[in-house]
Amino acid sequence: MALIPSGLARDPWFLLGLGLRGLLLAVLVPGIQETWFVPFLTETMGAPSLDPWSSFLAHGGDALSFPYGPVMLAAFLPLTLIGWLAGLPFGAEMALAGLGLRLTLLAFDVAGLLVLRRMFPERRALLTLAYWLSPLVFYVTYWHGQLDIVPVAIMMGAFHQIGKRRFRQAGLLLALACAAKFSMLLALPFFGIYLWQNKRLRSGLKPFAKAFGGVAALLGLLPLLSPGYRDMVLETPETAKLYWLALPQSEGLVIYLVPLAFSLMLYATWRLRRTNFSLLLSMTGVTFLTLVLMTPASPGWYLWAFPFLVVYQISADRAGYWLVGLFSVMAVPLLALTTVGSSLPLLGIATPVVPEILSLHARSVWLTMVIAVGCVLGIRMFRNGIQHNDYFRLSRKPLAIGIAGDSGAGKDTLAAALEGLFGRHSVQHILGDGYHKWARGAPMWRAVTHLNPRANDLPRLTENVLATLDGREAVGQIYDHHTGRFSPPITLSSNDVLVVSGLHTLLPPALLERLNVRIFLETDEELRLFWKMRRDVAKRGHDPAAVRAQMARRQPDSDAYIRPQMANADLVFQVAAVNPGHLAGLKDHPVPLKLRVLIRDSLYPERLAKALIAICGVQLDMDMLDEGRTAEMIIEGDVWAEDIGLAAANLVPNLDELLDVTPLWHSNVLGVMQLIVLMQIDENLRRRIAK
Ligand SMILES: Nc1ncnc2c1ncn2[C@@H]1O[C@H](COP(=O)(O)OP(=O)(O)OP(=O)(O)O)[C@@H](O)[C@H]1O
Ligand SMILES: O=C(CO)[C@H](O)[C@H](O)COP(=O)(O)O
Repeated sequence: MALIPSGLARDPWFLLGLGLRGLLLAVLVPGIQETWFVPFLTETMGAPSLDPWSSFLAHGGDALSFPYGPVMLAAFLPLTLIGWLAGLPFGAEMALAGLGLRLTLLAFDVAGLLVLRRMFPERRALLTLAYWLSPLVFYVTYWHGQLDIVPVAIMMGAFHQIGKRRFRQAGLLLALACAAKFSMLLALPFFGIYLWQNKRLRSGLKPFAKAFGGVAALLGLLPLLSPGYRDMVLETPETAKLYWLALPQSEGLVIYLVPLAFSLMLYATWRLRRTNFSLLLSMTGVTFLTLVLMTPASPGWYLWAFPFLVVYQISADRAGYWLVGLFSVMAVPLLALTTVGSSLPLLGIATPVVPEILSLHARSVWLTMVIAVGCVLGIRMFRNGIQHNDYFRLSRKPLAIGIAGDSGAGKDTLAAALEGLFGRHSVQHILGDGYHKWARGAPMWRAVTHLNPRANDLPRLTENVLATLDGREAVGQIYDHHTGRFSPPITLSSNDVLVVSGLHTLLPPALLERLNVRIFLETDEELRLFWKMRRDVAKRGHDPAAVRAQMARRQPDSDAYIRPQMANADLVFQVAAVNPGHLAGLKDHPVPLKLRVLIRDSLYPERLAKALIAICGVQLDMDMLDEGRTAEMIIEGDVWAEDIGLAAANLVPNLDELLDVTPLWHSNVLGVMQLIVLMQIDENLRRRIAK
């Protein structure tokens, strides 16, 4: 019991499943183990050889006895050998070797449960019911006696490791699973796509491939030198089942439907552009399930899909939960009507022949029903995987963030900070200044200011934003603040995240409607003047007096056109200097800031406030305004960028998958703003799922 966590060892459902298993493995002797697996293993122990497959065949063994590679041999030998040796003095070596084999199955069965529990720690109770008490495992492993639980448990170990970003271990375990049973190779391309598509994980591809390649070459390819291995493992009649379902074509040619379905599954996964861990599990699971549904699958094949069905079962809604249960309950009688079971030597009962209780027609109807339930399950798993794939939602439908505010309020600074979060390659930034109607010095600027919507081509800005959101390219231009001229036309492409920053971003209704996150920056006037002066004089070469005069001249338009946009925002950031009186003395030094935030119609403010206080150590006052619709937070205090990152990881559990680069967190107020925008995005994505 030392290997079993104490919580599990006290779980009555686990103990029930364990007791049942113990009973079954003590009293049942599955026919296929007695005919095939045990003779092969005992022959190997009796006449050890470096090439047990050829040696077994040379001694007249049945080629169907052990269609498995060296990993399976290594897995089963220890306990089988102990049983065999213990039984020798009493002439019970075959019986006890068989018991050793079944104890090995139990060990891997427990390992499968433990891996799943580690992968889904928050669903442990449900897992014990869904996995440990499933009739499918009882039937396939303990009554029919298949060995597939071994490669399946190892493969799940590989999934667990990749989820933990342990690439080498994942490659090693997957290679072991494949060397145990070649069919596990079907999972390999999904691992490859997952690692390739996620830029953040791409560096893991090399260690994964190296570990996989090394172990697979040693344990999967080297044995191919043995003619016996080739006969027993490669030419097993099981492989032919993959080509069993075929559509006749002309001149005797056929289209093999299982390989076709497999290729389409790979293509579908590839087309999603980015796959998160949950989708990786769904797509691999649907592929294994498809194999079961489209072939005259051996009972062991059901086990390949089984852990994925369990993962779906514990994360789906009630209907999904019962559907997996129904599939298992329906599949078992179907298998029992077509495959052999166990003998009960202690009671003198021989292995029963396959019962012919139902007519062929009735069995076909049953099979059809099992396939129907399986198909519904496959579709639901596919849909569920896609719905929970943050990246899918981002890449299919870009996420649009709009930032508005007066000149010098900090719009482009925030936009750049958001680019640092998502990575430049994932962001298309559209700057409102590129839509001014005239270049600097044009006579029209004497009549209107830049803050007047009519001085900006807002319909074109809106069209360009909508085009990129719909996946089309648009032509834009940049306003160069050094020269006061426009750049030559530039291409604006669609991307995962679209950031639109400008004076009027929250003004045109058609644009407003398509923005997922609407931000208004209302920087304190004194601070804005300070920042604007510092930037316009130093970076844009303006005269200080002219900047001051321009701000005064623009004030009425600011009140008329800029500030009212605040009403359209989900997030309002009001930034001010902690000591406004000290601004002049700061020159180029950073300004200590405080932040007032208004968060409208969102569910996360309380969680956020707790994390900001507990993890980031800020001073925070929170209040609810507008009859509880708006959360107001006043935040002060220095914050390390690392702490913002820590709070983000805490607040957004799937952060790793949402951001495919290592995010560049800022310190202090800008970092807090990044975190709040991220929370807003997270909530927006969750709402998208719920729709
Ligand atoms: N959160 C912040 N923390 C520190 N400095 C900031 C912050 N926001 C803005 N600034 C300072 O203010 C200056 C103006 O900011 P920024 O260029 O982002 O404003 P803007 O709203 O995009 O202005 P405009 O509309 O005139 O282009 C920046 O050069 C930067 O020095
Ligand atoms: O309001 C502004 C930006 O939002 C600027 O004042 C406007 O773009 C004109 O820039 P410049 O003074 O460099 O010609």
